[in-house]
Amino acid sequence: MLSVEALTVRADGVELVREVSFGIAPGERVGLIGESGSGKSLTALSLMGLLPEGVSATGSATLQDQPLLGVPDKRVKGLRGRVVSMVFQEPMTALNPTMRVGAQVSEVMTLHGVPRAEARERALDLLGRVGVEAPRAYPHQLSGGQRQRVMLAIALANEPSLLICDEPTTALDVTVQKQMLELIVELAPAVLFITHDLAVVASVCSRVLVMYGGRVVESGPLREVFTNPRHRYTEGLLAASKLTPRGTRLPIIPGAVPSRFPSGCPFRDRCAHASPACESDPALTGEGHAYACWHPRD
Ligand SMILES: Nc1ncnc2c1ncn2[C@@H]1O[C@H](COP(=O)(O)OP(=O)(O)OP(=O)(O)O)[C@@H](O)[C@H]1O
Repeated sequence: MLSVEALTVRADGVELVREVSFGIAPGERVGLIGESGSGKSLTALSLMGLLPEGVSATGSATLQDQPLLGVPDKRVKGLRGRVVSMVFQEPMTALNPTMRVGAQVSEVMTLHGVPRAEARERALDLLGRVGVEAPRAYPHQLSGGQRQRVMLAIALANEPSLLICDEPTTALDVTVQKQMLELIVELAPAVLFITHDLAVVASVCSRVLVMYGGRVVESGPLREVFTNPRHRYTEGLLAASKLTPRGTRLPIIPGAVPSRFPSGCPFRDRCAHASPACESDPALTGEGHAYACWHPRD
């Protein structure tokens, strides 16, 4: 559905993203991980037609056979929000502080031609689905987590085929983060999920791309990449993450909520609870494990 070929992003003749190629199938959730400055955001912004001034992209990117690169601004604007949309880390800067959140959700629909009354009704429904029961609130009256839910509602309002998430939960506390990730999994169509948090990737994605120095250095099914990393950089990322090495004994927290994994626990063979039970038995589920299968280091 999304096909990116040899995407290269330059500023002042310097290549910031180099020859990046990947695809996303309908319904697929793909993680894009890598250290700060590796080119994740620029990759996403290229697909959205939102590169900063002085930065340009070459290569090709098509979404449902519609080109996203090298097309006139007006055409990209028509696709943005309707075919592909994005949720950013900081909702306060993306929301209009002077407008009620319900009106902000319906506005993105009317901008794409939905009649006002229908847009209002759909906005209420969508806000309800993301758990925001205050459509007449202004952004500053909501918590950070609620504002991010409003952003998700705005991003999904025109039923895009692809949702790009750039660190959408980094600023949220763990419980709120978990709820937000569950909503993304439940409501979004296909997802490109950018983060440097491997545990978050594990809870959302079934496939992962690893970027380093502007290139994709490794990619594959989540479980394969995380349990058998081929690139030294990926090994380093795993070692530095909260994932524990094979065989570490985990604290057991009785009564914790069972995990939800898109393609089975990706760390089963690193995990002391190396049995299917660790995915289904609440009594065996550690706190971190409960949502992301990350095993706290004791
Ligand atoms: N407007 C710009 N002009 C010049 N260089 C830029 C610009 N924006 C980003 N860069 C550079 O491009 C590289 C990739 O940046 P990018 O924001 O894509 O990284 P990232 O992987 O998303 O990092 P982070 O996780 O910190 O958001 C970095 O070296 C950054 O300094």
